[in-house]
Amino acid sequence: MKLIDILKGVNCEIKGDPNIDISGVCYDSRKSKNKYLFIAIKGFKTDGIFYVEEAIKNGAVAVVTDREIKEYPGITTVLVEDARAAMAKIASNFYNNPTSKLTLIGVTGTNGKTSVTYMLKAILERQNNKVGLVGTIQNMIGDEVIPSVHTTPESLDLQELFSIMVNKGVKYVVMEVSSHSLALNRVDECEFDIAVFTNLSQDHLDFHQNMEEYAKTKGKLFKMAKSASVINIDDKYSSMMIESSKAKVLTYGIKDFAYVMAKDIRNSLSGVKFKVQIEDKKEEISLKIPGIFSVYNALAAITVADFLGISLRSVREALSQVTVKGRFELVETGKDFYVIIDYAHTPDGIQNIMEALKEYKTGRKILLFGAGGDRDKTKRPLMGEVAGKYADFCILTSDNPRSEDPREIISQIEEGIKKTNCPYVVIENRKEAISYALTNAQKDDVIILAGKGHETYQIIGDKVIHFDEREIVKEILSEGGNR
Ligand SMILES: CC(=O)N[C@H]1[C@@H](OP(=O)(O)OP(=O)(O)OC[C@H]2O[C@@H](n3ccc(=O)[nH]c3=O)[C@H](O)[C@@H]2O)O[C@H](CO)[C@@H](O)[C@@H]1O[C@H](C)C(=O)N[C@@H](C)C(=O)N[C@H](CCC(=O)O)C(=O)O
Ligand SMILES: Nc1ncnc2c1ncn2[C@@H]1O[C@H](COP(=O)(O)OP(=O)(O)OP(=O)(O)O)[C@@H](O)[C@H]1O
Ligand SMILES: N[C@H](CCC[C@H](N)C(=O)O)C(=O)O
Ligand SMILES: [Mg+2]
Repeated sequence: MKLIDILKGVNCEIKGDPNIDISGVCYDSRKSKNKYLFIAIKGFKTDGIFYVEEAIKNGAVAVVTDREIKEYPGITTVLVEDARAAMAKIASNFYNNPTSKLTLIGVTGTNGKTSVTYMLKAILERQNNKVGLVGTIQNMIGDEVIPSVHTTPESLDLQELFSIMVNKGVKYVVMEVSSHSLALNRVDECEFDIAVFTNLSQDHLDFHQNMEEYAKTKGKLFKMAKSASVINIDDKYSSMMIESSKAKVLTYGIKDFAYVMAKDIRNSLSGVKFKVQIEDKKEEISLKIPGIFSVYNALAAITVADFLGISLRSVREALSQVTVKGRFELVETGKDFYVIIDYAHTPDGIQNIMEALKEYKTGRKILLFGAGGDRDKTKRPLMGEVAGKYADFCILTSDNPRSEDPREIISQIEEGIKKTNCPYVVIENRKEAISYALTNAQKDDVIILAGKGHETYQIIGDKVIHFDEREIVKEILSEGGNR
């Protein structure tokens, strides 16, 4: 593809031959190859501009930067306003604007994105569609799994994935849209048909200055969606998303009047049932994932399905089978107590899984959790406090400490739990903490392993070790980890 065609719609100053042939595009010099275009991006840790010469050595023949660089013989340099924003346009051009050939549904919010996308994929597949999915756990093209590094990939990777999906006959794509991606131009140039708002609560305040800025960032998605904005009217930030919406607004909720509402909610450890009402239409819905939060997630998916003209009967059948790895996942132990693996890693997430267990009175609720390192520090005491309010016993341990001191992270959580009367222990090593939970479990207890969910790794420092809590539970129990 000619460079000039790749740069269509990009305001830039070109020095050198604009008609050179480009065989590929990269933003990592280590991935540069013969006749590549290298995009130099200033990052949080380093700056792509330091790697221009490496990219050229690896074969790049053109370089995009947002700051002047020296001239290199035979190399075309392209000066743009903002390299990240330019990359999104370049990516869309290079991969032939694939989202114009898809029905693209973007789901954003602090919690529920993964769950809603899995529900939507099941509903759309029941209509015999080939569905693409982009998200935290994995990316999917129908049943084909492509490992995901990010919840929402960089624009170049995202547009490439979309183009593969189009070539494989995908018609609908459901994707999680993280606030990082909206702030870092990852989803610029994506033609969203429908945008879904789940909720907004504290997370990522290491990245966003405050909740207002976090909300404003999320609001960008609703400015982009062309056909419909599906919004949780019960969330206190719903009005901001409605104000940002360009398209038709469809509301869902439980507390107040909404276009799509849930009535007669019956919750249990094995799932939740409710009646959904859309104007004069009603249907009994049954979900395998319990909790009011699951009802909200299902209402979001049902609202999208209704907008797409899919019958409630078909929606009911699809939703009844949906499970999501690491979201309220019951682990078979063969013992007289329960073990649940869940991905709750925010104060609101913890509150919601514990609320889902509120009616469960038979045994104790033992909550084991930590908090991610190099993430929002201010949520840690709040997580401790909400955990202490709901659990009968807490075990504070590590999640993914990353570059932080695990004991420091735990002590910040402790600040919150100390405000409650909840008894707790601190066991920094997560495997030892799980062993402690299982060894001390009593009949009918519910042990919740929270924060890692689907993750099969633990990030300590710059090391990533294999860590699958399902395997660890089975291993401990098989070694007699309980009577
Ligand atoms: C905060 C953040 O989002 N950081 C992302 C960012 O890293 P960065 O800006 O630090 O990049 P950098 O290391 O400074 O490098 C700058 C540039 O130099 C280039 N480079 C670097 C080295 C080299 O030898 N050659 C070279 O060309 C890099 O390719 C990059 O373009 O760009 C990197 C390359 O794309 C991402 O991998 C990285 O994600 C990090 C790993 C991350 O943890 N991101 C998380 C916070 C994230 O994005 N999370 C959201 C939400 C999660 C959720 O709530 O579910 C997500 O969507 O996943
Ligand atoms: N609608 C919801 N409201 C609050 N908490 C929820 C909701 N849905 C799920 N949760 C809780 O949050 C956890 C994460 O859910 P999910 O993975 O669907 O969210 P997400 O938005 O994709 O998260 P992330 O931003 O990390 O990708 C779940 O394990 C559950 O504990
Ligand atoms: N166990 C993870 C959960 C959060 C992952 C994701 N929401 C992010 O912020 O990257 C952690 O905190 O390390
Ligand atoms: Mg997710």
